[in-house]
Amino acid sequence: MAATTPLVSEASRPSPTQFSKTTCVKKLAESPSLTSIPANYTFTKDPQEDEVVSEDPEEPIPVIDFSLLAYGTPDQRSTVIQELGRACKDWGFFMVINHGVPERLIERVIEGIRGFFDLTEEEKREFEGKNVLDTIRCGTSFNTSFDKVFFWRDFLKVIIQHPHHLHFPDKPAGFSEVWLEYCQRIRGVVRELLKGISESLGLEASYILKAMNMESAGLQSFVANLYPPCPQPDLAMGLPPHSDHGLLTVVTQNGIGGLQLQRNGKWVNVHALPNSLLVNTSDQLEYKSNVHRAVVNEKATRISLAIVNGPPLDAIVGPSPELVKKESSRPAYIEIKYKDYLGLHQTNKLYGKASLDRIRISNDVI
Ligand SMILES: O=C(O)CCC(=O)C(=O)O
Ligand SMILES: [Fe+2]
Repeated sequence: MAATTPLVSEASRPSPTQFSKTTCVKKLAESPSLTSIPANYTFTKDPQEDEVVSEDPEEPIPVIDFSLLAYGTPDQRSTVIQELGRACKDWGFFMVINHGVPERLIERVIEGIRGFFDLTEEEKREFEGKNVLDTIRCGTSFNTSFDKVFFWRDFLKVIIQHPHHLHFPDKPAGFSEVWLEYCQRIRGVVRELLKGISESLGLEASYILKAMNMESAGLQSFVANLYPPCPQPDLAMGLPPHSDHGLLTVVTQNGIGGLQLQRNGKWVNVHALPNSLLVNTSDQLEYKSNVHRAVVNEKATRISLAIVNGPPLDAIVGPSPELVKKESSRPAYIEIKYKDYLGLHQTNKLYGKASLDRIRISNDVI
């Protein structure tokens, strides 16, 4: 498979002129004369949303001790499963500690990402990708073919499909193996978490993995984000409020904060515990898929890496019949192939649960 083999048809490709206008925000931020942001980066915050940033949330963000989930006694495991269920239900977010992914590996992964964004414009052009679902694609903002306001963010996205299509950019040299090893480690952690989450729902441990055909396959989207220092951070946005596609997204960063979670009408700053993995529950799990955003700052470049973990592209995802029956409720969403949802998510406006709303079954229809 070629490095940029598209997952969708030629027909949905934007015209090439839509890309030639794209400016990388890193280059813009490096310009010594930049004291204010260009008008097309001014992000108007939704007045309906409570803009209060809670420095001291009433409750701490849940922390899951992975070692107790994977290797603990039956009692320890069952306690962690309860904590996991509560975290998914109340927050849709938790921090994972003692996950076994070496700190040095995470540092190398981030070093490679920094190296990628430091490539020349000419070198990066090879990976520019034209289609939102190209397997390797770098760019700026979210989807410059329709973003009216640009986000203060450059990105590299790599879609890998286990077990066969596992290709990363070959630049900077030597990092594709590091990135792949990291993705494989994260996949292992995610599988254990999904087993725990299945059990927290009163289902057998392998339920989600089996229902999603994830026993030997699965997709990961490697989303590296670079947020350069911004002269007017309050006017710009790194990534607007959104939920992710997939089941669980695992985020790490270069020690600089910026991720915020929406909770009870407030934004909560995520202060990551040292060497923790930050985990969002996403749309295909919809335990409570979490709405989050990335804000920018004036001083330091922030790098984050989000690994989206989803089922294989051809998996059909819909409400679990067992859970619908158990809760004596009605399905709230239509069934949809993951590939189609991924296309919808990447070509829709990135805002709140806009993509999930497109597959929600309205009460009038039932
Ligand atoms: O930069 C972050 O912390 C969040 C990134 C994110 O939400 C995403 O890539 O979907
Ligand atoms: Fe996200």
